[in-house]
Amino acid sequence: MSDQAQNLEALKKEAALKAVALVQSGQRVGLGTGSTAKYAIEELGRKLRDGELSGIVGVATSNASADLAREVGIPVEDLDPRPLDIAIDGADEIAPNLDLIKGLGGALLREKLTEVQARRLIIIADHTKIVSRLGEKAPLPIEIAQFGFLSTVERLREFLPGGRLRMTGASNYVTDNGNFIYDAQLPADFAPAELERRIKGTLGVVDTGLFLCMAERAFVAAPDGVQELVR
Ligand SMILES: O=C[C@H](O)[C@H](O)[C@H](O)COP(=O)(O)O
Repeated sequence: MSDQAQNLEALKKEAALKAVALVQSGQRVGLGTGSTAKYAIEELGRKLRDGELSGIVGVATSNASADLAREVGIPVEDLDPRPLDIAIDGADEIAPNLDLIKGLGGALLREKLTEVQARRLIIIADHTKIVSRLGEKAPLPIEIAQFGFLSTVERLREFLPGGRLRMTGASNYVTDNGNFIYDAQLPADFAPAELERRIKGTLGVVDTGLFLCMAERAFVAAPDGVQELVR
């Protein structure tokens, strides 16, 4: 790993530790997905093992996070209608008002289903995820049903041209829910809530990686320290 990549990993971990410091014993915790959320899950496991926390239950946003949580000793339960006390997750882009793009790791649907039930959604990231407007650096992942996916992609391309179906090698990428993902290029100027409505109203779409008005705060780590951003 290059020095630069190593530094970025250290920053992600720093942000994760700040977020995990907010978790209290007995809480039901939404466990995010991705390379930053991984540090939070590991730290929660460490705190349980070292007796700094007890009675934590994790609700995982992907099979990978569920596996990791069990590995580090966090009891994992399925999502049910009860609220979660807190959820901790990474993001692909963070706008100034803490609206987010998520889902480059493919977990957007389970993340949204879980995090919408969290009393507090805490985002952890390194400074490269900060943008002045959503879509500046990352595509917007849109989860779509496999059945009729080419027709769904065509419907999406009518107002979001230039995107592409996500691939893993020569095959379509398949989410934990058995769906495909269309990575859309966002226009330079758009109203996020309106776009979200339009995409969700497109036949064949399951959900989008736009997480609007959901995050309470973000810990964003940069070389000169961790910044806490509050919505
Ligand atoms: O589907 C993946 C999730 O939305 C991740 O939280 C997001 O992609 C950020 O992942 P990472 O921390 O690896 O950059």
